[in-house]
Amino acid sequence: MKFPTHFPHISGLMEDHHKKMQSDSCDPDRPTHPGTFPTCEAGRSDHQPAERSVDFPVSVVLPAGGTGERTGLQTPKQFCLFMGRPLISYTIQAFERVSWIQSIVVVVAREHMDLMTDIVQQFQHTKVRVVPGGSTRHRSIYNGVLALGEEGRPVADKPKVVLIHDAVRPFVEEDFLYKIAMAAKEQGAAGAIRPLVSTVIATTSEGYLDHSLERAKYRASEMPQGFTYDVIYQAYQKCSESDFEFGTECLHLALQYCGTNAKLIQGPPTLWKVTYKRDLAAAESIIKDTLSRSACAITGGSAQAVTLAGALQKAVGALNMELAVIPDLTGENGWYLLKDWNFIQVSVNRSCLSEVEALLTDLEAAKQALLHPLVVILVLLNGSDELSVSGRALEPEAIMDLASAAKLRNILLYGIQLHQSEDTQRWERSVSRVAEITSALIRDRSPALVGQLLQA
Ligand SMILES: Nc1ccn([C@@H]2O[C@H](COP(=O)(O)OP(=O)(O)OP(=O)(O)O)[C@@H](O)[C@H]2O)c(=O)n1
Ligand SMILES: O=P(O)(O)OC[C@@H](O)[C@@H](O)[C@@H](O)CO
Repeated sequence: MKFPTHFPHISGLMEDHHKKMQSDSCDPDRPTHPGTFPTCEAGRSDHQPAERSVDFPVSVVLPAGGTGERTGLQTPKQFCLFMGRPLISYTIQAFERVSWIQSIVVVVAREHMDLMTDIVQQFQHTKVRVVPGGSTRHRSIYNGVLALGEEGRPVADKPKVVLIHDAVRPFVEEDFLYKIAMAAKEQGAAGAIRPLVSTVIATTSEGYLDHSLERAKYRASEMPQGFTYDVIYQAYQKCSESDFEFGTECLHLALQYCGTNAKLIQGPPTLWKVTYKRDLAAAESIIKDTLSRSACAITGGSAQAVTLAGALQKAVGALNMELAVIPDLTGENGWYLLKDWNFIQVSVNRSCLSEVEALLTDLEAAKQALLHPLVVILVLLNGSDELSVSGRALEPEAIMDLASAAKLRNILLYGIQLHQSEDTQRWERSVSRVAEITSALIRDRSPALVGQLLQA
């Protein structure tokens, strides 16, 4: 398995990676169940679960030192890009937004230390320390545990509980982390489990069935897992070379070497691990689904714009998207800049882009585009009367130029144009087309269509 020993700066990696992804023809079929997993909202502040209070220090070890051979790709799966951002950054975000987690140790292969440091800087991750991994997952996790208890670090750094979570399991929610952390504090160890999907069988050396396990008696061991620091540290101190080389279960080490019987807690289906190429497509679909559940329409307060936005709200509602309708982003409405990932600027008989330019400036100041590409859609309603129709039409080049500049700031700007009609059916068809185009643009977030003025 060969891949560059030194990655160019993350932006260069993104370009290289995109080329590799094309060459790997990694555009697999879209998964059959996009968005069926209840997932944590990708960082949406209004969906932050109720604040939990944890009165003991908790740290996290994210093993990310593998090569992802089973994906068949050159790029290790934890560094595969989803809308321009590596998978590991999504996992880190899921932990760093939890207020009672004090520190996160990311364990990567030595040759990826620079890349991982770039990612931390590029996406302004906090609480993160990067340490070198080992030749196996257990060795990597142990390096992370040792880093947490490093001599010379302030005692306050040493956690009471360590959460261990594969870096390629990006969909983890605070509620479940809390359950694991509290159970680990009480019991010494705790782990996530899920029902088995397939039956487990034992085979003979000749490749025949030896016996089958009674599936109802067994569970799949997932992540996150939690341990008191002393238990996981002692377990690794005492375990064998064979454990380090071939083991896959930290809970087993706690039982075998510390006599600590882990509390098992059934977790949600979102805890699955990205392992194969198909899992990358499933993960991207879930992330896109999370980002496309709501939008905010800004009307400027004009009666025609409010009417159109109201009709649009109903039409996109039928497409499973919530649409908030506000006149502007001043006062309390400024909250939407930190809450949503999709914005629709409704303009009536306008030939200039001043409202869009103002929105782009507000979005850039809010810095939401750091973690996810934002979508801004200009919905331009042209009146049916002579004067407005004869008014100067919006120059296609104007929106294309603005969109090119916005794309550099990770904001995807699209345009949709429709014409006021006295004919009710014609008008309803137009609104329905605007809703369908809006939903598709928000869902797919395709860079290819930015700057286009689509006709509804
Ligand atoms: N020496 C290793 C091997 C694995 N891992 C990490 O352990 C997690 C779960 O392991 P797995 O899914 O097996 O990842 P890989 O070993 O990369 O996958 P593969 O076996 O397909 O190469 C991953 O986040 C992986 O990066 C690690 O930190 N150090
Ligand atoms: O074996 P892999 O390296 O693919 O993945 C690690 C998994 O075994 C591990 O994450 C859970 O089963 C819980 O221990």
